[in-house]
Amino acid sequence: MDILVIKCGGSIINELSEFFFHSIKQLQNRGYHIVFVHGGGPDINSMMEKFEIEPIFEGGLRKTTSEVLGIVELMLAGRSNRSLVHKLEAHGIKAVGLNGSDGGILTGEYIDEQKLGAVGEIQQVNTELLGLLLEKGYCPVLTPISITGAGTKLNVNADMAAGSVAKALCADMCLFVTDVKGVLKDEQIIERLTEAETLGLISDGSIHGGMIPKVNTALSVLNKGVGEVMIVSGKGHFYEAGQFIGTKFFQEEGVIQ
Ligand SMILES: Nc1ncnc2c1ncn2[C@@H]1O[C@H](COP(=O)(O)OP(=O)(O)O)[C@@H](O)[C@H]1O
Ligand SMILES: CC(=O)N[C@@H](CCC(=O)OP(=O)(O)O)C(=O)O
Repeated sequence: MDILVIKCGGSIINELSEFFFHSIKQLQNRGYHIVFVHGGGPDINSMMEKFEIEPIFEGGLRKTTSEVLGIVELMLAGRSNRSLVHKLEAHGIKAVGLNGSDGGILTGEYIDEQKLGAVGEIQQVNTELLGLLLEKGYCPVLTPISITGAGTKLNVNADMAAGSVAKALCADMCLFVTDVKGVLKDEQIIERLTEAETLGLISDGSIHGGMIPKVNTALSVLNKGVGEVMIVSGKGHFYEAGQFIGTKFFQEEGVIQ
């Protein structure tokens, strides 16, 4: 089975274009089975504002008290997930929305409870349920919320959750859909990036903010059983005439994977 994992960023989830859904349909017609993992950072921030709680990020990860975790789950499972599933269904794409913690799909552990609160990293992905849905032609749509062995929910960065799902499924491809065309330098898209080049762009500040967890995850899934990794835009076509449009990552210069 050709599997594609698509991470849909919170930056774009409420503004996905008709071209985006057209690209998805084309990929399904080409035989890809698709798993979605989504974020929802901006929606979480606006709800926190309503509760008058200031968002705090450490290294790109949201400090998650139990009160914040309630808001994170409310927005990811109750809003972002519902909205993405609804839009997919409206475009004729069969989709089933799930909290990542449902059925133990995403099990995780605390990263640093003292510093970050209920923020986790994925330890294991239960691929059985995902496989059943894919076989029947449904696209699973997952929030990045995971659960510990003891049954505690954890907030996981959605880029990292998508990378873990792609690795566990040995996906043919992992795509990070965001609000820019790919990794940019001087406003120009960089179409191919090696690991060394990417690390250079982080250290010179060309890659910053929310792009950092995305490129780090992209590099971490390369050569871990995932065929191809790209960052693409949800604003236009990201797949047209058999070609993907965006930034593609390579392990080493000159090596075509
Ligand atoms: N070199 C770069 N190229 C493109 N975008 C970058 C770069 N460095 C930082 N960014 C920022 O990263 C943002 C995408 O990350 P983020 O907002 O976290 O998206 P998402 O919600 O899709 O995960 C872009 O909108 C841009 O502001
Ligand atoms: C631990 C952590 O930071 N979790 C993220 C989960 C959502 C996310 O990653 O959404 P984006 O894709 O929009 O960034 C958060 O609370 O914002």
